[in-house]
Amino acid sequence: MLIIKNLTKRYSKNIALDNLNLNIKKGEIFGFVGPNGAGKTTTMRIVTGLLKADSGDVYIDGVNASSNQKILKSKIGYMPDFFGVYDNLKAMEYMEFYASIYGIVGKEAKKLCQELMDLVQLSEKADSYVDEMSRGMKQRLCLARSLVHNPELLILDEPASGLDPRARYEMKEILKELHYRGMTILISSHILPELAQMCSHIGIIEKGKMVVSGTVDEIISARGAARPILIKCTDEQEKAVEILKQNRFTRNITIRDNLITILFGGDEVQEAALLSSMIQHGAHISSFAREESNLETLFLQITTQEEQAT
Ligand SMILES: Nc1ncnc2c1ncn2[C@@H]1O[C@H](COP(=O)(O)OP(=O)(O)OP(=O)(O)O)[C@@H](O)[C@H]1O
Repeated sequence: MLIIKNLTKRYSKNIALDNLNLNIKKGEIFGFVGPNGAGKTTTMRIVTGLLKADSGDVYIDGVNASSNQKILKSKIGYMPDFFGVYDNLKAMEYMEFYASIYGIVGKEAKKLCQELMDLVQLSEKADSYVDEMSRGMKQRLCLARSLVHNPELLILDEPASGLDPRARYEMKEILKELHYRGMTILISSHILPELAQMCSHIGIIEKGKMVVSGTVDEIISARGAARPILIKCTDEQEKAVEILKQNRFTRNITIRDNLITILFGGDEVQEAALLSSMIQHGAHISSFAREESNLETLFLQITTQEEQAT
């Protein structure tokens, strides 16, 4: 559905996108995650045709988007991170105004806007002025607005930012419903666990490059080897540390109180051998286990590793 090939964009000397590649298949809900300034908004603005790339290509359903802006606009719905709402309009007037931009007017517009307001659970607010609505309601109205032309691909830039937990939950439920109806969705956030709950696929972007992408399980297993081992000793901690220092698979030994954390490059057999040699050496070990996969730490690990590598 959406293929991005070697996309590069500079703002004077600052490189915002550095040969970025991305592939989203029809029906996927793709979470685009990265720290502030990673290049998410720049990517989305290029895909929607609002910004021009320096080089690289964007294909929507196999059609090169830069040579066919009209098809691009009909297939994509975009909800930007800053929403321009018209405060002196009522919610339904606002929706009908957007429908009219796409040539949908009269009864047809009323019916469509009513359906979309139902979808985003704002029917009761149809006659409310936009400036009287909460931030969460305005976000949902913006989402409804981006759906008026029945796009195939929905692009959402940080749709949950600034929302309280309840409003975030409501937004998530609406997106799940759209996904269930078959819509392809690209959604950005700088919070990985939030996206992981609802996305079929995740791509992590750092400094304009795609660092890793795939299903959440694929990302976790690809990076699983980086999960540290946590070792607790009741006493004789130095004896454990002596052995750890000699072990060729052990890196980055850190000690805090009675907890030793190591990165271990060996397999399970080598892991078991390490444990038994520490015990034989007289270390009193009460626990020895790989840290549970935690998406937040994984995200920090992936982005920090890239930082260290550059
Ligand atoms: N109009 C602009 N002029 C100059 N530099 C810009 C402009 N827009 C973005 N940048 C820079 O390009 C880089 C990527 O920015 P972008 O807004 O795409 O990141 P982002 O991942 O969306 O960040 P955030 O999560 O903070 O919204 C950043 O270094 C940013 O400072």
